[in-house]
Amino acid sequence: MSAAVALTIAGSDPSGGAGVQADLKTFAAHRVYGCAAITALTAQNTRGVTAVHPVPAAVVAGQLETLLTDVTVHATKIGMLPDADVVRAVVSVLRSRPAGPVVLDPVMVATSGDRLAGPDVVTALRDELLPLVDLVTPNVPEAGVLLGERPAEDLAAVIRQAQTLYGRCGVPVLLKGGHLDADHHGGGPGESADVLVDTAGVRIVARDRIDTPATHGTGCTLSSALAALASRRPPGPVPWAPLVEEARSYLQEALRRGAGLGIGHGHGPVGHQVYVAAPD
Ligand SMILES: Nc1ncnc2c1ncn2[C@@H]1O[C@H](COP(=O)(O)OP(=O)(O)OP(=O)(O)O)[C@@H](O)[C@H]1O
Ligand SMILES: Cc1ncc(COP(=O)(O)O)c(N)n1
Repeated sequence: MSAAVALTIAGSDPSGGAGVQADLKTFAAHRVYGCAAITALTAQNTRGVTAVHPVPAAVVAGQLETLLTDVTVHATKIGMLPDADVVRAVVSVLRSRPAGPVVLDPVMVATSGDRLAGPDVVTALRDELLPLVDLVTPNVPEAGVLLGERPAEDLAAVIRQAQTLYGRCGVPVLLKGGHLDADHHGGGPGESADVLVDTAGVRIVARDRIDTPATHGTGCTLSSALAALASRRPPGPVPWAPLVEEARSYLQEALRRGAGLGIGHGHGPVGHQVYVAAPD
């Protein structure tokens, strides 16, 4: 039997906390073989992003075509897509080549507040890419942008927006609540609550909020953990709820570990090297 293979289609973060670097470390921690197609080079550290250089769309398509004509990929995570041409290149490859269940993290703005995608990305991502994926994982501001609404301010609004987005696109939605104010997010005292909406209904997945500035790349890490776990499953529809529980438990340990790593002087990375049990 061959190894489980997960693919990330994402940007490079030289500081290693987010993007392709975080995704490959997360795949390895889940004992999954990782492949990567790069969509953008960024210059960034734990304090911010100083430059974004999109990879030409034809080069993104070329990376994916060459990979997928040879390697069988069991699940895919999509992260930073810097412009609409790159979104369309990914759409065109996904329409013609199987890449397993696809988790889309609609990255728009870094933790530091710097923009990672142009305004043209939103329409292409929402109208062309979203219908092709198996799970979308916006944070609170990204869900607001995708819906054309103000960002949610409490858990009730997060639930409503997750249901609205699911109703509009028909794709399972995991709306991440990490940006909600810990004091009045409504998920329980001191919790960080995410909301999953799919055919099974609404499920709140909460964990204790860890008091740490080291949160750079939490969204990347969660979505790549989900792709890694999906790649280890038999073919067929993915029941997302147990995978979200498992991915959040992994992220929780990575957040705990990151708090002590002391990397950089801004929002440090999580500690990805928390090895999960090998599959049976
Ligand atoms: N301090 C924390 N303690 C525990 N979990 C957290 C904390 N901060 C964020 N999370 C969790 O991390 C995941 C990512 O959440 P968030 O809403 O911050 O997404 P994001 O903005 O895409 O992440 P990023 O920081 O990479 O931009 C979610 O599961 C969220 O609940
Ligand atoms: C290449 C790349 N992809 C994604 C993010 C988002 O991660 P964060 O919001 O934690 O900075 C990032 N900073 N860089």
